[in-house]
Amino acid sequence: MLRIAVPNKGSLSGPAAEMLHEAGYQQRRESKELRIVDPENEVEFFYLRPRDIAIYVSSGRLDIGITGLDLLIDSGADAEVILPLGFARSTFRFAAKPGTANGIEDLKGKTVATSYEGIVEGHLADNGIDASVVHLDGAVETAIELGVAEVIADVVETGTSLRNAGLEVFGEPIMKSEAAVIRRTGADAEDPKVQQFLRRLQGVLVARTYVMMDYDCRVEQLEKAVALTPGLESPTVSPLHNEGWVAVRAMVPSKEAQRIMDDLYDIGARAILTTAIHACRL
Ligand SMILES: Nc1ncnc2c1ncn2[C@@H]1O[C@H](COP(=O)(O)OP(=O)(O)OP(=O)(O)O)[C@@H](O)[C@H]1O
Ligand SMILES: O=P(O)(O)OC[C@H]1O[C@H](OP(=O)(O)OP(=O)(O)O)[C@H](O)[C@@H]1O
Ligand SMILES: [Mg+2]
Repeated sequence: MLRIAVPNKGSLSGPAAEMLHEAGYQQRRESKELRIVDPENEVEFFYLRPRDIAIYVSSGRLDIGITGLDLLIDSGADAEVILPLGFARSTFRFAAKPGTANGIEDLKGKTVATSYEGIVEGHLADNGIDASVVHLDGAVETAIELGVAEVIADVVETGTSLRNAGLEVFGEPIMKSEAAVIRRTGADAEDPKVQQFLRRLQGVLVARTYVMMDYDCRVEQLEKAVALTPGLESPTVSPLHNEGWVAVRAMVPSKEAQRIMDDLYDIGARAILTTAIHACRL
């Protein structure tokens, strides 16, 4: 049975459960459940604090886990990313009152409040900056107003929380993060159960980013049309009953679907349809 750690709370938990559900796995019905077994898929899910997941996975007691790259780095645990998942995307940055700091050099002798002191202390050390770090559990943006620190280092997504606190980012981004599947460093890369789990999640990622496109076009236009819709390997081309016409089918990135439909129409393609992909194995 594959043992998988999943986030029980916070920004990662909803999207992670949704992705696992789309991949065909049973998920808990109640937010208080700490562990469920999905016997059909031979998987056991452990609902843990996102911050603790890398530690459990690095201990080897759980095979894999879903967590944020920033939480993995912050923990210092001996685990590595095996599949980035594309949700909970954020940047980790320094921020302060406008006009009080411009770059990392300005942190010398200051106090930085953060929930991620592993990342911050590592970054300060790499840059040879001597500053103190104070750990706070959350709502870090308030630390400056209340005099606990002159600078904060925190997760930034839209920047709304910083704006609301009257703060501005400064310096280079410390790191970019997103949710990812992790495993213990050096664990068996070929484990068929892990490989099957990853293929299922990859199927969800592809189904989310691609649509299937079908259209008819004249044989003379086929090469131009196929250049617009090269597909993942090569598009399917089938003859139509009307001589001189073919039907083409190819996967295209959903973000580009409308532009591709316009371009196909302009070169004479007709009956252009897109349909959602619900699941796939590439
Ligand atoms: N607003 C956000 N947008 C995108 N990702 C975020 C956001 N806030 C946190 N994250 C990401 O979520 C993960 C942190 O999850 P965690 O559950 O510890 O914190 P949280 O979502 O802030 O929840 P809470 O603070 O309520 O415990 C990190 O990988 C972080 O980058
Ligand atoms: O740039 P934004 O879109 O505003 O998102 C970033 C904010 O979201 C998270 O806070 P959360 O709501 O989890 O509260 P917390 O600070 O208590 O963790 C994070 O810690 C930032 O404060
Ligand atoms: Mg938070």
